[in-house]
Amino acid sequence: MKHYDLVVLGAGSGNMLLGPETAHLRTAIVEPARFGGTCLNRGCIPSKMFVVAADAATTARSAKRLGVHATVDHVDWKAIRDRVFGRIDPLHDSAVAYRRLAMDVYTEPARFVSPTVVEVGSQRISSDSFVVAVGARPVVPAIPGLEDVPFHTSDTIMRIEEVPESLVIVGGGFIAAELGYVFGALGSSVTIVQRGPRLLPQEDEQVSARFTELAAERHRLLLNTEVMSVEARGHGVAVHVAGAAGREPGETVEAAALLIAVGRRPNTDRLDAAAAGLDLDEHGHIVTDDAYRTSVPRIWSLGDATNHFQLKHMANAEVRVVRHNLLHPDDIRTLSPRLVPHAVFSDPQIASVGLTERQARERGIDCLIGVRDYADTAYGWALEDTTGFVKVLADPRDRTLIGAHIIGPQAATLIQPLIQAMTLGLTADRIAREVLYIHPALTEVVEQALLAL
Ligand SMILES: Cc1cc2nc3c(=O)[nH]c(=O)nc-3n(C[C@H](O)[C@H](O)[C@H](O)COP(=O)(O)OP(=O)(O)OC[C@H]3O[C@@H](n4cnc5c(N)ncnc54)[C@H](O)[C@@H]3O)c2cc1C
Ligand SMILES: NC(=O)c1ccc[n+]([C@@H]2O[C@H](COP(=O)([O-])OP(=O)(O)OC[C@H]3O[C@@H](n4cnc5c(N)ncnc54)[C@H](O)[C@@H]3O)[C@@H](O)[C@H]2O)c1
Repeated sequence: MKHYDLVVLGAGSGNMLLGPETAHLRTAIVEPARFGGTCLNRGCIPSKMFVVAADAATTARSAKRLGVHATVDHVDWKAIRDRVFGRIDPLHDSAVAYRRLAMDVYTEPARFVSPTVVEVGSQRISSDSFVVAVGARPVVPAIPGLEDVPFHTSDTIMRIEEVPESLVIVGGGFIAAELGYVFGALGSSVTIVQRGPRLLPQEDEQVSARFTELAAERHRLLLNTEVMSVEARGHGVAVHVAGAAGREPGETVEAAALLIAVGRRPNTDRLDAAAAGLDLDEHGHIVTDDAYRTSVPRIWSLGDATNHFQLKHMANAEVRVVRHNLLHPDDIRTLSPRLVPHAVFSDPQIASVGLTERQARERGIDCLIGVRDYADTAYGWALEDTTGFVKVLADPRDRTLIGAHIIGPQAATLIQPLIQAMTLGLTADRIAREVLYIHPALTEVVEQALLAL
């Protein structure tokens, strides 16, 4: 049996762990699918490349509010898709070839046999240390009939042959918000079936209410609605739903395509984690401490396999910590994810960090709240924006920021100085008054929200 110093399971974020610092170790990496994992091949990166194309179409269609009359003549989906994946797909082969120069690469899924041995296809390999970075996959809910109809998840829909004339999306979270926007802007008639009363329910309520209101202007939203069953109809699907207030139970929505986007679950169920003695939580995540040590000595875990955030910037930070800890066992670093920001790249964009207003109240914090509309600032006028806003929350005891939520153009970029300020523990007054904000940039809306506290 071949023996290594370090074996990494999963070449998504796990691939980034290996570099010059680990070159002195006998290493191997196991990846049954594509190097780069979810983010590169079927997640963050392709989805944002499609979002930019959707933004171009949306900008053209909405330019008449500025006095510029434009129309979208034609969306060449295949050209967009091939541009996106023409850039992404070659990276797998080059990554494999590059890794093979320095280490063994295994291309079948790994399963633990014991805390020091994994089975990869017909081989067994042993290692002093393992890093488990096997990621997550889309949840496929137990909807009657689903197994008998063609359906997509985020893994497949970005590679389809044509934009479906109509699309039903089950789920109202990140993926529904982003890919619903993409396919809507590029030509589909989109229906979103969400079991709760709002889209993006994890956002601050004011933000998610505004987003739901705006999404309802371009998609058909079936809120508080359950999918009862699905069946094939013509070249597409018929989705039977029930439960929405004010509508008859038994309504059927027909569409050319179906996208299931109800969350993601860790791939740990396919790893025989028990054979290694790894503790899992009730959602199947590998339990680690703040240093990313699992319950088994010399087995580490990172990314979607272990954290609940399921965000790439979190996995990236974890890679740095795990790499350091592997190499410096006498100087263990930790990562306490006190502040994990996120953004939703839809139209409008959303970005958020820290507590929502409801979470602050649940913790007994009678927080100060500053809200400013984009429309109150010069650049907001230039954009003719009427719906975006910045909301900041501060602790009344010391006026430090405890939450920030933005909905509107460039929200994901605008929030960054607030993330910095919160991470560094600055008071709202310091970032509002001791910093100059470039006039008349959109950042003035952040300044104004802070001054409103
Ligand atoms: C559509 C979509 C859009 C997203 N957009 C964003 C975004 O804009 N911003 C953001 O921060 N996050 C985004 N995410 C989330 C982000 O992609 C993930 O958080 C991130 O990819 C997690 O990295 P990871 O390394 O933990 O897992 P992965 O990247 O999934 O890598 C895990 C790897 O392990 C391999 N593997 C699985 N089982 C085994 C096994 N038994 N043995 C060996 N290898 C195995 C898999 O094949 C995979 O390549 C998005 C996700 C999706 C689905
Ligand atoms: N911009 C980003 O950072 C980004 C983008 C896409 C995905 N992601 C990651 O991928 C994860 C998965 O995204 P997602 O959109 O699949 O999940 P999600 O957890 O964001 O949302 C799932 C939604 O589906 C609803 N739902 C669950 N079961 C349902 C059912 N049977 N019928 C109707 N609605 C149902 C839930 O109420 C929830 O609102 C995200 O949590 C996020 O971590 C991140």
